[in-house]
Amino acid sequence: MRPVIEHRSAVLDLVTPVPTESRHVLEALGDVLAVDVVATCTLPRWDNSAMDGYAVHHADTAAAGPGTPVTLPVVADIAAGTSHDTPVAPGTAVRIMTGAPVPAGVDSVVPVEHTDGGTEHVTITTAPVLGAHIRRAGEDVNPGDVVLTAGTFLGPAEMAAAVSVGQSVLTVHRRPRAVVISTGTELVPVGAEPAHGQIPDSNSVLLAAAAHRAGCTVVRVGAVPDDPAVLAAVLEAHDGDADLILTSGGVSVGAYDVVKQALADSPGVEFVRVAMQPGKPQGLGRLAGGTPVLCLPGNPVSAHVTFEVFVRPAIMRLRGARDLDRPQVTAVAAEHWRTPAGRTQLMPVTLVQTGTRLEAHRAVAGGSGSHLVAGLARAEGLAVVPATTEQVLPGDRLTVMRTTS
Ligand SMILES: Nc1nc2c(c(=O)[nH]1)N[C@H]1C(S)=C(S)[C@@H](COP(=O)(O)OP(=O)(O)OC[C@H]3O[C@@H](n4cnc5c(N)ncnc54)[C@H](O)[C@@H]3O)O[C@H]1N2
Ligand code: MOO
Repeated sequence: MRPVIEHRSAVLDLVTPVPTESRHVLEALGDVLAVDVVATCTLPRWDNSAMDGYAVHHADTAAAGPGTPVTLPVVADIAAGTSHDTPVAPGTAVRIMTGAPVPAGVDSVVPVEHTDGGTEHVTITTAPVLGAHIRRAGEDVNPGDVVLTAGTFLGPAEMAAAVSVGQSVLTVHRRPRAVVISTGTELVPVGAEPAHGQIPDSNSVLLAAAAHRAGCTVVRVGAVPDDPAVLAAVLEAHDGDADLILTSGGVSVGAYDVVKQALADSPGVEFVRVAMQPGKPQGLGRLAGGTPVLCLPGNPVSAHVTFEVFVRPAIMRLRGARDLDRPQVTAVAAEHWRTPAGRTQLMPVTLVQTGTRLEAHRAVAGGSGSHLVAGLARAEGLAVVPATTEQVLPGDRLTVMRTTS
């Protein structure tokens, strides 16, 4: 059996980042930046006041105190959005608002609370420290500084940073196109009443939603029956068009394992057994037209787990993201369970914070079965138990991949 890490590399080797395009920053939330954002200006753009108050020459006010007030004439009033372009002479002050440019000459700002708030003359009762309350040009960014690096997800703060340095059109990777196909003659479409022996096709819903959440544009084909010719035709229809095709089911050793049968003559596709539980049977490769295909097992927990461990990182690579992996936390096992020898176990868990202790509980009490689809909905993460471990004991430290966003 192939180790998880080795299979992950083989999956990642199938994909490269999708092409880039220009996107207005207002449309770019959640996109991945493809080119660094480099500043051509300073931030702050100019020295500006951090307080509503009075800009002064420090030397004029150094002696100010409650018993020794200093009064200066106010020669200008600078609101944010305006500027005062002539140097301020010694022995005078300007009223200034937060964010307004500090004019030449003055070197300190006295907050209005330390004055009488006058508009013709101002009386200052507390001496400022030299340079007080001035936000200096370039304190944040200088021309040539890399503000955002390629591979970064554009969230609210990243969008604000780009706008602040004057970049309103960004180069991002377009969204990858994923096609999701589930297989199995037992499957009925969403909303249809299953007869005995039939079940709703939950995997195409799960995988389409997961791919969408990971940033793909998704075509959910739905369920294809266990007929290799039908499946081969569906695969061919999307080959060359999609960036990634996902199938579920039909990859183990059953008599009707349709994915294996449909791809049996595809030289670019192989079926392997990965040393993990759940998720052992996996298919991967390229279709004749070059489209990467990942064939996941049909058990719903297996489909979920292997989406998280293999497919999501591949989607992140397609998207050009720098970080391919989910955040991981360390949690303490709250209970005992057995794990299969020689296979990495990925146990769906809920996480409970008790004081400083983060506890991992199995999402389904007593269960690690790959059919426990409803229990999966409770899971907040997957505890990764190494292949060398045979049982988890209460109090054991576990690495947990968080899967809830
Ligand atoms: N003799 C063996 N049998 C099985 C082995 C094995 O090594 N030897 N491996 C088991 C493991 S592990 C897994 S995982 C499954 C994988 O099987 P397939 O990928 O071929 O999946 P199916 O047989 O098509 O389905 C398995 C299971 O999942 C249900 N299913 C399938 N598709 C969906 C869907 N779209 N929505 C909801 N549920 C779905 C299906 O009804 C089955 O119950 O094989 C084991 N067997
Ligand atoms: O590997 Mo299967 O995915 O254990 O249920």
